[in-house]
Order: sequence, then C-alpha cells, then structure tokens
Amino acid sequence: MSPYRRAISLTAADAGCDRAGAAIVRGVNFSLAPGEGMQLFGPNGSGKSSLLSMFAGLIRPVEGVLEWRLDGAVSNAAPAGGVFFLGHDASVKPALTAEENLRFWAQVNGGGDVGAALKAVDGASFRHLRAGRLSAGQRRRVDLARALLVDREAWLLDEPTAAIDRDGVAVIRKLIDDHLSRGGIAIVATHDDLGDGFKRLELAR
Ligand SMILES: Nc1ncnc2c1ncn2[C@@H]1O[C@H](COP(=O)(O)OP(=O)(O)OP(=O)(O)O)[C@@H](O)[C@H]1O
Repeated sequence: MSPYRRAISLTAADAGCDRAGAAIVRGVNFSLAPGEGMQLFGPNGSGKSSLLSMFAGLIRPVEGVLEWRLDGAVSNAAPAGGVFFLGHDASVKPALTAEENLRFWAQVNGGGDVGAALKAVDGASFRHLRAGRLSAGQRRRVDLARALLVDREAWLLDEPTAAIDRDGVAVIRKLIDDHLSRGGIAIVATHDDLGDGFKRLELAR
C-alpha cells in the first residue's frame, strides 16, 4: 500500500463541546501526527460520538481550539477531502446490493476499486445481497469498505466493530493498522481495546 501523498495532523487544546446547550465534554488535549491513532473510551452518553462529530466539523467546539494540518495548510475546520467519518448509523441504501452501494459511493466521491474494497472487508460472499437484507455486521463492513474507496488521511470511526464478529474485528483492526502505516491518523470510539499502539482518551460520564 502506498503512503498517503499528504501529511496530516490534528491537535486539540482544551477543546470542549455542548449538546443542546448542555456541557458534554471539556478539556480535551491531544495531538496526532501522521501514523498515529487514538482510542476514545467512556461509558454510554459520555460524549464519544459528540467529540467525533466535533472533530468532523459537524458541531462547533464551544471552547478551546482544534488545529488541523494537511500538507502544511492549517485550519480549525476539518479539511475538505481529508476526512472519512463513519457515524453510528449505517448509511447504505437498502434497495441496492452491497456492491452497488460501494459503486455509488465511489462514483460520488471519485474513484476506488470496489472489488478490492469488498475483498478487504471479507465481503465477497454478500456482494450481491441487497443492503436491506445484510446482517448488521455485514452492513458495518460495507460502511467501512467506503473508507477504502477514497484517499482520506484522517479516519473518524464511531464504533466500527459494533455487531462485528471476532474474525471481523481482526479484519477491521488490520484496515486501521494499514491506514496508519500509510501515514494516516485515526480516532476510534470503541469498547474493544485497541492496544498499546493507540493513544487513549478516556471520557467520564
Ligand atoms: N443531537 C443531540 N441533541 C441533544 N443531545 C444530544 C445529541 N446527541 C447526543 N446528545 C447527548 O449528548 C450526550 C453524549 O452523547 P454521545 O452520543 O456523544 O455519547 P457516547 O459516549 O457516544 O455514547 P454511546 O457510548 O452510547 O454511543 C448524551 O447525554 C446525549 O443524550
């Protein structure tokens, strides 16, 4: 796998976010350089999804600063074309097959080898199944395969292994490791322990 062409980093300094006017997370500090990943821990409702949304630029920090650097360009907002955000909810179209969903995504977002992406998530056996009929774990794999169709240096993943079996967790772990070894950065909210190679940010309720 070839390295990403652009160097990316993200720094948070005392960043915090609210939801519906209520303080959710405060005092977030970290920095991620190319090749580094971070795991978000914390009980349900502690703000992991909210933080990922803030990093993706979907909600504003109410205090502190986020600083993205992509190929030397500095910005407080997530760089367009530099971030892949995997939310909680499956984003597939139920009437299209797994493969058609990925082709559609590739068309809209400019490129990618759908066959290779399906293979990488061990999805050959369900490529012709309509997404509405996929199991939750199969759908999650299709969701993740989208990341392989676009060259985004930052991955923000909200519970990528939810509903995924043990073999699937290893598959996804490898995708994330490969992404990091290409020089990408990743922030992953998950209850699975990603191990020592990842920075850790633990949120309290
Ligand atoms: N759109 C929203 N509007 C108002 N409040 C919200 C919204 N989304 C989340 N919240 C609230 O923000 C808090 C943090 O929720 P969030 O989903 O970020 O937590 P989480 O750590 O990701 O939880 P889980 O582990 O259950 O996914 C919760 O109290 C939740 O009710």
